[in-house]
Amino acid sequence: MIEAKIKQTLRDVADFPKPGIIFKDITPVLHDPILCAEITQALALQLADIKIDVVAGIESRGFLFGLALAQELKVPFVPIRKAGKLPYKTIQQSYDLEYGSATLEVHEDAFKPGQNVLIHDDLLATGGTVVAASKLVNLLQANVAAYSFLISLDFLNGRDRLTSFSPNTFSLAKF
Ligand SMILES: O=P(O)(O)OC[C@H]1O[C@H](OP(=O)(O)OP(=O)(O)O)[C@H](O)[C@@H]1O
Ligand SMILES: Nc1ncnc2[nH]cnc12
Repeated sequence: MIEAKIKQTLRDVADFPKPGIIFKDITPVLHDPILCAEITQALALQLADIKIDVVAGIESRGFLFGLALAQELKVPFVPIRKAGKLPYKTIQQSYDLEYGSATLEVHEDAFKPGQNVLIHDDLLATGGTVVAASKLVNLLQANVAAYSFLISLDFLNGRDRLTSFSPNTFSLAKF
């Protein structure tokens, strides 16, 4: 089962990047090409009944499986990046996450009005990051069709913050 495989392969690192945080390190997962292929297929399978026009992945770990998922679904990929990285005209949104704060940006022509956007990231913690990404999607008059994650830290209740944007939140490994 994919959930057990991901949980067995992940590495917990205590007190990174701040004391008290148990960091879920996905680099051992990336080291296993068969598991990576299984993850990409499992992410796509969860979304089989949902209309998706574009996958948006969040810098940086959301890029790793985000592009693979877009390829699997045969739809375009849009990078949502940390401030100051995108070269063309952008819109911005600031947010707090489990261990800090940051600003996300997307190109102002990244989504067309009415498009159905799947937001992908490696991990859902407090939900601050994907709420900011969702606001960017809505600012460009597109819809959040669903969220997909490899991992969710459900004890932090990030899912509750997402229901006002989309009822569809999927994760492969729940803690
Ligand atoms: O649900 P939240 O509390 O918002 O936290 C989740 C976010 O935190 C991590 O990203 P980070 O900002 O550490 O960036 P990285 O992907 O570049 O490592 C992770 O990849 C998610 O994007
Ligand atoms: N505990 C955690 N491990 C890895 N990435 C994270 N992003 C936010 N919280 C995290």
